[in-house]
Amino acid sequence: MRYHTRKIVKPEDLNPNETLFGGRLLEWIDEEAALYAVIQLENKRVVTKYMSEINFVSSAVQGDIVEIGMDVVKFGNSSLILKCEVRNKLTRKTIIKVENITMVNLNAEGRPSPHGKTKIEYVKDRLSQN
Ligand SMILES: CC(=O)SCCNC(=O)CCNC(=O)[C@H](O)C(C)(C)COP(=O)(O)OP(=O)(O)OC[C@H]1O[C@@H](n2cnc3c(N)ncnc32)[C@H](O)[C@@H]1OP(=O)(O)O
Repeated sequence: MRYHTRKIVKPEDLNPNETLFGGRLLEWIDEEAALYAVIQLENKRVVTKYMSEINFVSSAVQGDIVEIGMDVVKFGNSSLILKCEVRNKLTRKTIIKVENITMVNLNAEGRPSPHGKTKIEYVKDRLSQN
């Protein structure tokens, strides 16, 4: 799993228990999954179709630095199935795991469309091929 984005937990990210609000964490995960899928599929028209059971393993508090990891579970026909782990950057303690985030590649009409991808690609390799 590669950890791409880091976030610092700010006062506005806290719930009444003064730990990281679950909804904020899910927002960060959804954005990260969308970014990951847009880059992998080379298409901005990608939407979240499905997110599996989420498991809040531990919490984070104000000032914690968290990092968001993504990995590919499967390249489907129009779908890209991802899994995600968010952990504390400094202690490596897991905060949340999501085993299946299904993103769907759309065409200009907003319908599912084959993306033609079969493996993870890196932007630097794409650029060196030009
Ligand atoms: C980044 C964001 O937050 S986006 C905003 C939130 N998301 C949305 O608004 C999406 C709203 N949903 C939709 O527009 C539609 O459901 C669509 C276009 C995504 C999919 O439409 P469907 O008619 O279900 O498409 P279809 O049945 O052809 O399936 C498309 C793919 O999704 C997969 N899929 C469909 N339903 C599910 C499901 N419940 N769980 C997991 N995968 C699913 C299919 O297996 C298929 O994958 P494949 O092509 O790799 O085999």
